[in-house]
Amino acid sequence: MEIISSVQMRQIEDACLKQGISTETLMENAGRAVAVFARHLLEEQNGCRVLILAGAGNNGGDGLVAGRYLRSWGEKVSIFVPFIDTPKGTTVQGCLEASGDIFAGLAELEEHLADADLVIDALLGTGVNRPLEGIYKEALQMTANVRNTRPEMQVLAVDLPSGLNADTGQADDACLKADFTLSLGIAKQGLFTHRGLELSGAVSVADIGIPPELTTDIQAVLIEKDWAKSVLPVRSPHANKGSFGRVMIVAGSDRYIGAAILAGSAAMRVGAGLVTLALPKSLTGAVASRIPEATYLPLPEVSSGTADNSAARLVLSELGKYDVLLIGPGLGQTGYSARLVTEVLSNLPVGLKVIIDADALNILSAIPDWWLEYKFDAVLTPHLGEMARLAKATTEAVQSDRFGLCQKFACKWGKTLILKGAGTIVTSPQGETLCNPAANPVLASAGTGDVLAGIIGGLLGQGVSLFEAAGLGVYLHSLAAEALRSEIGDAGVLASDLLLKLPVVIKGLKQD
Ligand SMILES: NC(=O)C1=CN([C@@H]2O[C@H](COP(=O)(O)OP(=O)(O)OC[C@H]3O[C@@H](n4cnc5c(N)ncnc54)[C@H](O)[C@@H]3O)[C@@H](O)[C@H]2O)[C@H](O)CC1
Ligand SMILES: [K+]
Repeated sequence: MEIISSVQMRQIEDACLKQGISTETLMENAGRAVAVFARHLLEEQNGCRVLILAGAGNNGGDGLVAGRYLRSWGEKVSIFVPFIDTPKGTTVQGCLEASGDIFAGLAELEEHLADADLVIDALLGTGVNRPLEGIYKEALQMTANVRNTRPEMQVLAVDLPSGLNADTGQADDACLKADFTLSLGIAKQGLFTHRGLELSGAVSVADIGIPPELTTDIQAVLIEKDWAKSVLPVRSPHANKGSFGRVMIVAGSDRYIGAAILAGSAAMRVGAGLVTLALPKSLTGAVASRIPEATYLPLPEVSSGTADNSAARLVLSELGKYDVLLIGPGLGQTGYSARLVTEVLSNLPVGLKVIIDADALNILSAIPDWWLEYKFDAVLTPHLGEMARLAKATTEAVQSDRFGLCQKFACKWGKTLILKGAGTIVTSPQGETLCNPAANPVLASAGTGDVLAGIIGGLLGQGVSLFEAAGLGVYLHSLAAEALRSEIGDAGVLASDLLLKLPVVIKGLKQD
């Protein structure tokens, strides 16, 4: 599914106008599609009472057109129109006249909410530009309160839940949670990240007659099963361990021994041929007892668990034999680990695929203009805090524009950037964007990032490109988490529980 920002949507609407497709035509198509969807929902629940909340802009216009159709099909339609005295365009005026039971007061709204089977939320769409207040806010809050007492009453959002920002997924406190969202023409990106995920319900897209040639420039898509299947590495029965890549993982320090275990195991669990763990030599025994299948590059130490300043040279002397380098999980941020990271990244063999994760990201963020020093493309895997440090922004600023910042910095840094969190976003240096429409509390625990980095390393080893490995890695990681959530619950799952689920979800994906 393609996803789009509100600015892009307006550009497409302008291009439609140039082709002679008017906004009124698009609105007519949109309203009809909403009505068809609504009638289907009513049939499913044997209901007939529809209450439409229609705002003053075009989103409200879509709602009014839907009302006209539903009424002509015999449904019982009532429409809350808080702008009733505002002059409107002819389509809207016509719909108002044809719509029957129209009212503007909150007292009547309360009465209609008492027996509505379906609420169509068409108060605000992509045009929301300020906090909700006054009658809009009260109407949405009243609807939400009634829905708490009448869970059988369903809410269908037109284009997006009113009060949700179409671009960022930020939401007003009064935003009405939908059971279904019918997004118009092309799905709006804010539905799939941040709060959009919890507020939008099941999202579908209505064809409103936008000519397909106007949508060819869209660079952002949701990560879906078919895409994931199409980029899964193919495994030949005649393969040997050399066929599936050699992955070097530079990870772990005295305080973070487990990171190397998690990342290394994850790379192997998605099918890497050979994994070598480069870690301070006093840690090798403990880690090897947990992953006997890996090979090891014990690094010389300055003290127990801290690699010394000659470690980078040793790593570099071996790296030529590898396809992939994952650097960062559990390294800590001492001067020694900073030297290890920077020296390795400054002297990489040509053609190596690189993932920079965790502490290596924090080390980079302390270097002014680091991306000018390390010009090669690599997968970067920041969570919110790491992204804020790298982008020199607050975590709130990052969260308030996840798509925008991910796209801006992937381009500026020339890197394949994964911005983790609810609705993880992946962007290539050229601006191609993937979004994983999932939020899972199972992944909000220590060590899950090490697993993701290892998965991506394992996929890169098997020949998947940086961008596709990043997107596929995010998807497999979230499928495994989803499987654990349904088996175990949303608390108490360990990052290491994800590991054995990885081959299972890959197998399931291939069989589907
Ligand atoms: N883009 C398309 O191809 C089509 C879009 N359709 C629908 O149109 C809306 C967007 O319409 P627009 O008129 O631009 O915006 P809204 O209806 O969301 O609202 C704008 C309206 O509301 C005022 N406003 C903004 N914020 C608030 C607030 N917090 N409280 C109260 N009022 C607010 C603002 O000043 C304007 O007056 C899109 O989502 C689709 O549903 C077409 O119908 C089909 C083609
Ligand atoms: K809406």
